[in-house]
Amino acid sequence: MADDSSRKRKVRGRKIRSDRKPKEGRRAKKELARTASSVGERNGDSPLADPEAIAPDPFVETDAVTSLRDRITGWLDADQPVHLIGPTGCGKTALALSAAARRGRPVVWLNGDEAVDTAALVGAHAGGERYEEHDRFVSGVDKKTQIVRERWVDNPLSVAVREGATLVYNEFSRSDPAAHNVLLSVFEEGVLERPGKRGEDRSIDVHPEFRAIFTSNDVEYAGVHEQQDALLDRFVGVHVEYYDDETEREIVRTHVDLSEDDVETIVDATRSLREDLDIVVGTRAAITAAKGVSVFDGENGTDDDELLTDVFTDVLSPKIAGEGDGIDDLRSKISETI
Ligand SMILES: Nc1ncnc2c1ncn2[C@@H]1O[C@H](COP(=O)(O)OP(=O)(O)OP(=O)(O)O)[C@@H](O)[C@H]1O
Repeated sequence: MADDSSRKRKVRGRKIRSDRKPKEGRRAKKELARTASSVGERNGDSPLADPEAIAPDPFVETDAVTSLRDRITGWLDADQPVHLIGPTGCGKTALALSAAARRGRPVVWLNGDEAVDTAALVGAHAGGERYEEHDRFVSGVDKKTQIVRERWVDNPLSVAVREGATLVYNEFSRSDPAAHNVLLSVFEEGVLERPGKRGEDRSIDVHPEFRAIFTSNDVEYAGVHEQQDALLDRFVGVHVEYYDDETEREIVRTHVDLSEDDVETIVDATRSLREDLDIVVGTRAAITAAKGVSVFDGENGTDDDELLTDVFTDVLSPKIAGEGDGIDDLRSKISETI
């Protein structure tokens, strides 16, 4: 294994771990931040997460990674919403969270899906709040009045624009475009309208520090829900591709405790499969394959072509599940490539 000090690349967090506990602790913390965010959506608690807690860890910072992240933070400084577009598992979410964390502002995390509508973004009435008023003005007489007040619960977008948070809206193209109409006035006029809310505070002025990063899978972005042009017109798009081989190796190394040679073999195989197969083979697949090799490691490690073929078949087969002879085909193509 190469000496750590020989590596030029910067890695935030710990590199290779033999003891997984600290990493799990950090992961749990990050999971907690995300959970807090989604629980907040449901309970009316704050969906704001601490930028430190949401920062991806470990996070590899090679030239390729930092130049992309600088582009994102640069556009955010220029007060432009950024749309990260790229294939599955290429590192969009990690980049978005890292850029958001660097701003040092609270982060609001939102996941796009069919169920996201305007209320899920801005908030809704959450039933009535009942309380009693007692009037004892006349001695010996207690006059009770029951008052029912409507309770409004803000959802993540309202909280983010009011508090000047960085909104990270993951897989935003999975949501119904109609839900995003409220975003137009946010970016155009600096005002968020809260449909359904009555009274003077129906709209919120957008805090000057509010920023937004959107991510989309390139295939879904083109296909599933076409978002309105007026909205996309206000974004800048940063297209993300798979990283160079050195960055991918560094990423795999930080996630899995394996020798340099094994990591190199796995990343090389991943990159060849990406070329040869019709399915998407992302960096996540390389990390999962490395985990598989570290568990099933036979006598010869990654020199064992059969072991590598088995591992990659398991990693990639969910993408072709249920397609007839698909698995056999997949295995033989993987075997040929390896
Ligand atoms: N710079 C990095 N440092 C460390 N790990 C990284 C880095 N970039 C990506 N990864 C890891 O690679 C895997 C894929 O990254 P990520 O989840 O960000 O991809 P994605 O493009 O958002 O995927 P999807 O489209 O499926 O949501 C994750 O396990 C992530 O932790």
